[in-house]
Amino acid sequence: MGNQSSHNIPLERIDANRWRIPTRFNEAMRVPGVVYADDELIQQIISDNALTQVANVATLPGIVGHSLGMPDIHWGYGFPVGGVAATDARDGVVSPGGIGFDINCGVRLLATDLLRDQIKGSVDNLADALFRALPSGVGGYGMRKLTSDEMRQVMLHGARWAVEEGYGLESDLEVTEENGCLAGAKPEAVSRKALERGIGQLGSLGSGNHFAEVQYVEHIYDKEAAKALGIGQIGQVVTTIHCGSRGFGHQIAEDYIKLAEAKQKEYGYELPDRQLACMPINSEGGQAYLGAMACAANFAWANRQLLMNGVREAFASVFGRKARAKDMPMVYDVCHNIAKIEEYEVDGELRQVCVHRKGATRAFPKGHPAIPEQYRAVGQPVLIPGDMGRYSFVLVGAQGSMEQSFGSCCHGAGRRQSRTAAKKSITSKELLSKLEARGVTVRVHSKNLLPEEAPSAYKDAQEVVNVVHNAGLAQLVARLKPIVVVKG
Ligand SMILES: Nc1nc2c(ncn2[C@@H]2O[C@H](COP(=O)(O)O)[C@@H](O)[C@H]2O)c(=O)[nH]1
Ligand SMILES: [Mn+2]
Ligand SMILES: [Mn+2]
Repeated sequence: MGNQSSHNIPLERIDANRWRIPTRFNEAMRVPGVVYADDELIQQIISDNALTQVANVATLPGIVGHSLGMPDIHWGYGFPVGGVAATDARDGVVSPGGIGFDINCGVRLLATDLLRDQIKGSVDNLADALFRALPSGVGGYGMRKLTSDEMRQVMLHGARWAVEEGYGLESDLEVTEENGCLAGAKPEAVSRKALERGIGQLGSLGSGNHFAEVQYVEHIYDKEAAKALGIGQIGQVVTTIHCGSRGFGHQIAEDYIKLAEAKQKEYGYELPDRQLACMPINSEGGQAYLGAMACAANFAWANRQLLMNGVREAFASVFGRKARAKDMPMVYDVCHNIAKIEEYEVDGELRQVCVHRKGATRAFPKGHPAIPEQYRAVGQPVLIPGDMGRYSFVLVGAQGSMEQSFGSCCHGAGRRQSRTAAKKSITSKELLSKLEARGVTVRVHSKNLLPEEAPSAYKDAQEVVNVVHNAGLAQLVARLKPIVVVKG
């Protein structure tokens, strides 16, 4: 296996949206792989070689069920981006590469009471105000430089710390996954280097794929759910924020990947790819990683809380009114790079598992106790950015996710071109004029990175969300179109 081409993998068709990689492909696979894709997407996935990574993940000690690939899957570090794997919480492993470098990268959606026509004359002002309000760029500083004690509070309390400091409202926490704070944070498991990288970056977007985007509701698939989520009006203006834990989470990932690599021999693991390096969940290293990962997850939630406050202030400055929650209520915040201990039925038995979601979104169905009460009758909001030119989507989790995919679904459109290929295919200038022609106003910090983010570099998000909808993992609620994109 290792890094061999996906073309050699014997794929078995399960149905119109699912494909199986049987364990006979390689005797080291402990469970089969299952990949979600239609006929079109599976061809893109095969040519990307990500299927090999789905098979590699299936060799992890303690993996249960299936090694899963969502339709937005593409090549990643060890695990594919768009991959989901659950390991037994008692005797399985946690793999830092299975969470990714941007721990708790995630998406937050805010509604407004404005309609597209009402902001037409103010789009440039709004774009400028947002660009000023949201610090961006590789390694850039954030809105708030923390003291060491404040950094500790952020690691322990996440978005709650930010709300208590005046960035947003208590009600924002109710509509944040885990209420914006993952339990089990261990600041003592975080390196000095990670602290140094994070302490000046709270309240910053970062670069490249991270963005804030003003959009409008262009199509509604499910009126009842859209209404419950507060996005029930065609033409309604909303804003999406996509970013994560910045250099802080990146350093934590680096530190623990290094530790895991150094310990593979000691644990007696022989994995097909060194990037899968992992540690028993119930080992000193595994527990330290999960504690440090929670610190990064909490930093990311505080980060998006500050950024959202900046978005509310920017709207208020342009539209001349107070940024009250009534005017810009938060819809939801989901993470898509994380490991969580959750309970599922596996082979007829209820088991605690460590769900690795790497470029995958939690998608709990209606009635689940982890969903905020106001959404419990419709399901957990699932926020799927597409690309900066075409569209993005809002879905709600569906029952199939509990039965098939450890409560998970896709996280975006997913790349169809590598960054290098995307850079070769279009210039920044060409891209900006194409976006302008489509009516999308762009403000960008790192212009040279823009071609990597061209819509043509991503799969068609409509095809991706159709697959998860048709497979029963989540249900389509609304389609959003971009008006203003602020890119890092
Ligand atoms: N609406 C927009 N979507 C975008 C943009 N840039 C990227 N994307 C989508 O986000 C997902 C998630 O990215 P990841 O880096 O966390 O894997 C990605 O797959 C794209 O579909 C944008 O500017 N606007
Ligand atoms: Mn990210
Ligand atoms: Mn992300």
